[in-house]
Amino acid sequence: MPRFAANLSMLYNDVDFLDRFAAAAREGFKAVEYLFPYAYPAPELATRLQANGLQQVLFNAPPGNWDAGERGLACLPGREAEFREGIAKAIEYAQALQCPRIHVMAGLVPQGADAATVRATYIANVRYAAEQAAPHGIQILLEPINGRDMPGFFLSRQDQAHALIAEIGAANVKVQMDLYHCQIVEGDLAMKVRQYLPTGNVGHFQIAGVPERHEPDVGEINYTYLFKLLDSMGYDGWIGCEYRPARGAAAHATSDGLGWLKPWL
Ligand SMILES: O=C(O)[C@@H](O)C(=O)CO
Ligand SMILES: [Mg+2]
Repeated sequence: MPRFAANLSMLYNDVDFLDRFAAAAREGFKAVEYLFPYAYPAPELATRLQANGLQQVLFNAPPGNWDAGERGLACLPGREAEFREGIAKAIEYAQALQCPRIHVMAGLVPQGADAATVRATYIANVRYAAEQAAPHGIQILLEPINGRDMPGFFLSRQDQAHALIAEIGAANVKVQMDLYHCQIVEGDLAMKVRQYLPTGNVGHFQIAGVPERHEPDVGEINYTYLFKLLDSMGYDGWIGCEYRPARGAAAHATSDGLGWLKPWL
């Protein structure tokens, strides 16, 4: 049976970040994920998790200067020292939050950069992150992201991610298969799940409706079919609910849109 994690970066935006833990738990979630923990001391976040009986299942490594438009450092030649500092910080947080997965965002390909150098930088950086994370039992996740939301993002396709994993050659590197991005870039979702889940290299799923990135029951994807497929294939990992409620940050917008989840809790 798929298990669902509330993405606190997108859900419950009608309350302050630290209050989103309790809001998710009240709704029956047993796990949370979010983009970045770094604005808060790890013990504060750990307290929120514990007080609400929640597991932290995923967060992202520092992405560079997010406000300036950066979306990860892994593929950026010349930024290796900063990348390594970010990995150390992410592992520290992961240990404090007992979080078994860190998403390492690939980054935007620098204009005019040599493609082979960018790829080699990415592989070396992810390999480094994997080596650092492995002794702590932490997985490093790579997420293909669609180019409409993030133009120029280095990693956009599932086959690209799986080929890179084969080349990186570390057992703790997995794909974060976000079905929202996958539908936009390549479609054929059920066949992609059938192809990649049995490889053992999918470490996490995320979902949202397409194209608006609202609730999974809004839009062109039949998630009921896909959840049953995942169930029939024995997937018992986490599925991150990474969508923007259709009613935005209005009071109770997340709760009002959670009807789709009830049969799966
Ligand atoms: O899909 C996404 O946007 C996220 O999972 C992420 O980590 C980067 O924004
Ligand atoms: Mg995602």
